[in-house]
Amino acid sequence: MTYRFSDLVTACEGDWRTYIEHEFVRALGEGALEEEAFRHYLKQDYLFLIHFARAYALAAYKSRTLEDLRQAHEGLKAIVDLEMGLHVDYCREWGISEEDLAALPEARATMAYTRYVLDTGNRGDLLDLHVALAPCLVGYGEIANWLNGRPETVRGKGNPYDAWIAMYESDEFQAAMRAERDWLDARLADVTPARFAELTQVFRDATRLEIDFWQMGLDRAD
Ligand SMILES: Cc1ncc(C[n+]2csc(CCO)c2C)c(N)n1
Repeated sequence: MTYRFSDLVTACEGDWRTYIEHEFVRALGEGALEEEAFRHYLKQDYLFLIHFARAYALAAYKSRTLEDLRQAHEGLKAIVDLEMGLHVDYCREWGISEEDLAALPEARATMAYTRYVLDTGNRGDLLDLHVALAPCLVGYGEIANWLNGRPETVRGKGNPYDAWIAMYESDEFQAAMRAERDWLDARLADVTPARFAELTQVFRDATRLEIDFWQMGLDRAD
């Protein structure tokens, strides 16, 4: 028996669909999401991204090969040098200043998710860490594709969240998502059933924490 990334999704199908098709996602696609819910999400996502960069640094530390070390380094550079800047610019367009971001209190859902990922990587190996990151890396690409396949989704000027969808449907992002899936397919191919069961638990936990992150936005929870 060899495993692949899609087996993780199949093992957690209910939670995965709840994450991908969450009410926050549907409303965003329809252009009907409350703006304050989106702002709350964007602000917490700034904190999320900072911890996500730390997870790439942990991936570097956990690497056994130069290839894995380079991959982690590229991820860390992309987020610190590029994506954080883009996120700050995007927040400004939504009326959130850099000072607002610097002073943000961290919501419990942000704390739970990010620290779970870091703890999973600390406790386990590079594969555990990548599986904990997979709902984030693969999920957002799948969300953009799911939204584009829905007749209710509004694209273009009629949807204030159009740029958000555009970012995750982009060729660049979709290629990064495929690269992550390929990496996971290669590493999962030779795990034992007992190891696969452990990794399924990690994947399910991280997927459920993504669900909580959407819900935090909807509820403006702190
Ligand atoms: C809660 C939450 N989950 C996933 C993402 C998506 N995401 C964050 S970093 C990254 C990879 C960039 O190198 C991706 C796809 C998000 N923004 N917020």
